[in-house]
Amino acid sequence: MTPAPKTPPQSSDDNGTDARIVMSDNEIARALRRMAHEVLERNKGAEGLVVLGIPTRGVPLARRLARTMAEVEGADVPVGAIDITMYRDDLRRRPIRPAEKLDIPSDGIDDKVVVLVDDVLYSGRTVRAALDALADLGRPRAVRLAVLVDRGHRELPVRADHVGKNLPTSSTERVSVLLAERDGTDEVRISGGNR
Ligand SMILES: O=P(O)(O)OC[C@H]1O[C@H](OP(=O)(O)OP(=O)(O)O)[C@H](O)[C@@H]1O
Ligand SMILES: O=c1cc[nH]c(=O)[nH]1
Repeated sequence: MTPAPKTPPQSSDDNGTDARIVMSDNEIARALRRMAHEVLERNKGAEGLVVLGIPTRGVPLARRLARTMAEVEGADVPVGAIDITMYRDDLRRRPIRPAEKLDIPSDGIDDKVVVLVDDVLYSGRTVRAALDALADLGRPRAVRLAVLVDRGHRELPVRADHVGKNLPTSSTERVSVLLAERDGTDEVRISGGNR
């Protein structure tokens, strides 16, 4: 008997349209573990690292990455969040959101290796804003970028150093990262477009 064709798991996104799950909870966990090891490998350990999440979902991801690195190294890895609200280049086009909480480790970022963490990398404009926000906070020795999903379509010369998953997308699609800390579940979905 011919086996039934495999269909990808379906779910419904926030707008009620069809969405396809592209990363499960296990895949997210595995990707974050690999990224944590990559960061440690490149930095030759956890010395001097500061992990900063970009709101919204970059923050819980940063905490997970830092926790894994701390477990691997048996040392504290400072973690926090960076507020980019006032640094966005589309401030006039977006509804003003309340400023996010700035939460920088007490040692600051001067001469540290800052690992910026976000859930999705798309145009690169959010990362550009984060780099400007960082520059107002101090002078890191280096800045690295870790993203769970790189979906392409860059509008600025921005490249991630550590990527959980490279996901080819059309520009009309939407990638949604759900995380247990905010959404009650871990999942990456893609929706919209003409697939
Ligand atoms: O590379 P870009 O084109 O800037 O897109 C990526 C950003 O877009 C999303 O954030 P969004 O502004 O939707 O806010 P959110 O994180 O609060 O959902 C995502 O979380 C990234 O931060
Ligand atoms: O698909 C997209 C594009 C920008 N930001 C997201 O979180 N998803």
